Amino acid sequence: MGSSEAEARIDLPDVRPSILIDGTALAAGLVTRIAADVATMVRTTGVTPGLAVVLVGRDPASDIYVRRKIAQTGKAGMRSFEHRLSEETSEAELLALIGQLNADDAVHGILVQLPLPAQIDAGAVLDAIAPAKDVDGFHPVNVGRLSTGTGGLVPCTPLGCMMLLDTVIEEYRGLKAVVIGKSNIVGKPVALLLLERECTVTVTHIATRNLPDIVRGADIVVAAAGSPALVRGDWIKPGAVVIDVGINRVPREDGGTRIVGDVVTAELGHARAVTPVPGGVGPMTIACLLANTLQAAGDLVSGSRPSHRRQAG
Ligand SMILES: Nc1nc(=O)c2c([nH]1)NC[C@@H]1CN(c3ccc(C(=O)N[C@@H](CCC(=O)O)C(=O)O)cc3)C=[N+]21
Ligand SMILES: [Mg+2]
Repeated sequence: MGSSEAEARIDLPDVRPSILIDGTALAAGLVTRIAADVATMVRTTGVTPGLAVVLVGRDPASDIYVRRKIAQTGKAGMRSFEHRLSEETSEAELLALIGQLNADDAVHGILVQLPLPAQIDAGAVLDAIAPAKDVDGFHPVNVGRLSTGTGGLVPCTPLGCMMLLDTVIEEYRGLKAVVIGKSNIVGKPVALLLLERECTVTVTHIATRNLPDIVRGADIVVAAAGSPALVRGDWIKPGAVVIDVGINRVPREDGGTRIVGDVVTAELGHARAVTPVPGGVGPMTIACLLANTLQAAGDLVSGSRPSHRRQAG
């Protein structure tokens, strides 16, 4: 079995070693720039951007992410309002809290950490968040704005993916992009952002046939399948840029766990650039949440229509 698998691998030409795109450093730089803009907003308008983070239940991973988000808000000089609700919270109770946060002038961004417990309809909750405060960009109004390219709040992980790509790609026009995964939070929105830049976009998913062959044609690969070590070196065209969105917790030999992506980065020496996991998309997701909170605060303070995002960088 091992030998036939080895034979299936194509021979790859020896090209220059790939760049590892440092998401941690890029995110830190973005947070620093956001902090400067927050300071300006406080000085000129007296308003401090505020982010409400709602966590229902006790999922340990969610707990870690929420703590990271709150720590970064502080770093950027924003206020955060943490709402921790019990695992048994009803949908009506959560909707009542959303209503309060929608009406609260100190709150410019609302994030309800997903997944939610089974008794709560996540769609109903996302629909209840005021679109102008929807810093996750999951509300149907923001989804619609993204699909028509008319501003609004863009989901954080796709935005972070584009900023990581922007560090190595100057001209997207005509590039072939393959997105692996069709989720509402990553696959679909990142495909729309790539389409907006006039890439030729293919969205693949669990039922896609000949996935490796499709990926082999790509100049840009965004792997958001949530499947550890799915994407192998021989799937990747020499010189392609690979964004690894996967956050997969896998067992370690010593009994602990570690985080791996969807991509076997060690096999990608022939790629132009790759994002690591950890230290790639994850930190950018959090930095983009702060960027969205600042954008929401700015739009709410000026009373303007949802603004078009300025170019990253
Ligand atoms: N409403 C909502 N919005 C979200 O944006 C949202 C969510 N729900 N539910 C869960 C997912 C997951 N997510 C991550 C954020 C940061 C890292 C992150 O910082 N990762 C680090 C460390 C990974 C680790 O060590 O755990 C890294 O990749 O370097 C990961 C995952 C946001 N999510
Ligand atoms: Mg990462």
